[in-house]
Amino acid sequence: MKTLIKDVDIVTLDEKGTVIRGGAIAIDGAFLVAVGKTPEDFAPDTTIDGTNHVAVPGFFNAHCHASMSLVRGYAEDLPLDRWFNERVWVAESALGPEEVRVGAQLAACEMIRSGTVAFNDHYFYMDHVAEVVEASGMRASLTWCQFGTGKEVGVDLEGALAFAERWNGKAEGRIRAMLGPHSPYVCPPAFLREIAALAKEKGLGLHIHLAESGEQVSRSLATHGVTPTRLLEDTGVLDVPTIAAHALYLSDDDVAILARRGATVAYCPITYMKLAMGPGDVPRLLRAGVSVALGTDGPASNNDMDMKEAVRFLTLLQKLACRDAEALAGDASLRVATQAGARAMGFPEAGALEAGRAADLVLFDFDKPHLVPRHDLVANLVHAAKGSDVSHVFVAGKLVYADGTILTLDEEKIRAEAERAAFRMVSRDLTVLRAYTS
Ligand SMILES: CSC[C@H]1O[C@@H](n2cnc3c(O)ncnc32)[C@H](O)[C@@H]1O
Ligand SMILES: [Zn+2]
Repeated sequence: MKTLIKDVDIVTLDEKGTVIRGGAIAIDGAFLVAVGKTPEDFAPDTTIDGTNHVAVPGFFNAHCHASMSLVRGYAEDLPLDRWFNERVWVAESALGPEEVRVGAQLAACEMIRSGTVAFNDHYFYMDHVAEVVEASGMRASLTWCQFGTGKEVGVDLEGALAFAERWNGKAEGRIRAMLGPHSPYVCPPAFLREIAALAKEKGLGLHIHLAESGEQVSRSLATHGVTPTRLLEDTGVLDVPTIAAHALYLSDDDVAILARRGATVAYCPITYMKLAMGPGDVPRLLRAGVSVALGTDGPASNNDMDMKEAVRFLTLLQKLACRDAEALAGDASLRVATQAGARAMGFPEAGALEAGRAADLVLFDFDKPHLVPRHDLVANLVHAAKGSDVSHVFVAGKLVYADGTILTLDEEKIRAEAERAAFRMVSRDLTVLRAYTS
């Protein structure tokens, strides 16, 4: 299938940061064959008029729990520990495989509509999530979360590995799989050692939560004599490509470890503001050579999965926290939201619009009052555009969203099923709560 997008403005995010006005994008199969001028002998099957539209690489959501969309709005105005103990873990005790499937479908609809082409998911019953990814046309990197305490949900480590081996490279290569220890504060060190050794042996990466609060760091120092980041290094976790979600509380030594070991930090600004966790310091990480990608986290702490909104919050939060208006200047946060995530999730061919790269791209409809004038397309994208301005989404060359319609999933049916599944979950949760209080 060959597609031509003509007369479109293009924010390429190539090495030079090239911006093209009124150019063309030629797609052949899953790849871009030209960006800028149409090749002379290119005979497209479909042509899209890109007038008043801006093309940009699709977003890679580097940390989320898609199925937690069913918990959206159910754990409000609480700090991290109470958010977990009093609401999220209670609600999740009523989540089964069917809820995980519907929750992932709902999240996929939301992500596609707002320009996300891929997500890095950490949850349970992951075969159901993988099936949703396959059907949706998206890319994903998937891990079956492991607590390592003998009280697993769904599967033990052997099962999580079997899941990874079942799905890695599936869906025409759109799915990658990793192993997912929950965190160094939940998983005992012996388990971290075991899962890291297994990941190394099988050539898999790891996805883990890290250093979300100062208290987690103090407890790690008291219990293990080292910071959580040093514990990951000591147990071999950082011997394999690792995506560490959050990593907000880091010593200089921790930052140096993450840089030296090539780990990626998945930064989720909306969770940090909502649960009052603190802003971290993204420029400090980037200066030290740590790769930083962007995530929404789960919809129980965000409450949406709109990466465009996360791009703006990332930029504004870091400018404020660093008291530096030049922090994350220009297209820096767009790169964090696209190519850094693509690399970390195992899709290095995506994340920039250049001939030879993956055809993972999004068109924003700029024919809107809040996107006029067009002095600076990048600034309009970072600060003014909304996820709802996305008009078209291509993943691996396939059009999955056009002008308000998701072409791969039945959104209306999914919304109705999600409402029912969430209601079931809440009813069961009330039973659980009654049992707790009687
Ligand atoms: C990794 S999903 C499994 C487990 O983790 C909980 N969870 C969701 N978001 C976070 C987070 O940012 N830090 C730590 N734990 C998280 C989720 O509710 C599930 O129970
Ligand atoms: Zn998380």
